[in-house]
Amino acid sequence: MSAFLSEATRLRDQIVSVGKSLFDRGLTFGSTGNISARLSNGEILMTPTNASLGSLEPERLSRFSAEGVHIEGDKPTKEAFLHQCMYCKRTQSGAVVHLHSTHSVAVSILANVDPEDVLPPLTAYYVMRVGSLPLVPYYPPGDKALAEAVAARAEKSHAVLLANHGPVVAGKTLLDAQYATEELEETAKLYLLLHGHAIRPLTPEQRRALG
Ligand SMILES: O=C(CO)COP(=O)(O)O
Ligand SMILES: [Zn+2]
Repeated sequence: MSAFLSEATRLRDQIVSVGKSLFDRGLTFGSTGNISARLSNGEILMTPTNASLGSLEPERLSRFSAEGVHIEGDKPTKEAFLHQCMYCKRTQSGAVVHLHSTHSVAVSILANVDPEDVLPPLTAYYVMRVGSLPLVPYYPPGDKALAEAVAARAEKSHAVLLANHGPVVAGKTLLDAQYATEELEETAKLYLLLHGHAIRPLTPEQRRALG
């Protein structure tokens, strides 16, 4: 029991510090975005609804039982079901980050992108941390159908882009999910910067060589 307590305390503190870091660097704003982390006993900690990621409080985070019932803390994010869907499909994932990061959102609004894989493999780190990025059709925030549409793609990809909304990224650890979300945002920015230029993405062989 005490091992779980200290793991929970550590994860609570980490959610708060990752949230503040993302918020302070403008990767999300207002009360947008949400973060969750799964404990080894299957319980899930989530950020509360309408909370700024810049000023989270560890003891107010929402706690879900391994069976998916809200058992402690403030009212959870309206995307709680979406986070749960990610964990269901990605049994090895320990954390999920969802942001409204500006360049990723901009790309999520572009017409004529490949819905199977929105961004080209511009850099090695994008390939290593994100890989492929399916586009999830638009549904309102918090809609159950949004979570189900994410679940349908989550088995194949740990990162998805919600149309006209933003990214959802799972990782083995919270830092993995954070770094992948940041890599996605920077790659979206590069993609927009390169608009109108002839580009030379990584070749399929270069991509394969990264594993
Ligand atoms: O990003 C959000 C919805 O998609 C923010 O919602 P919450 O404040 O309920 O977490
Ligand atoms: Zn959102």
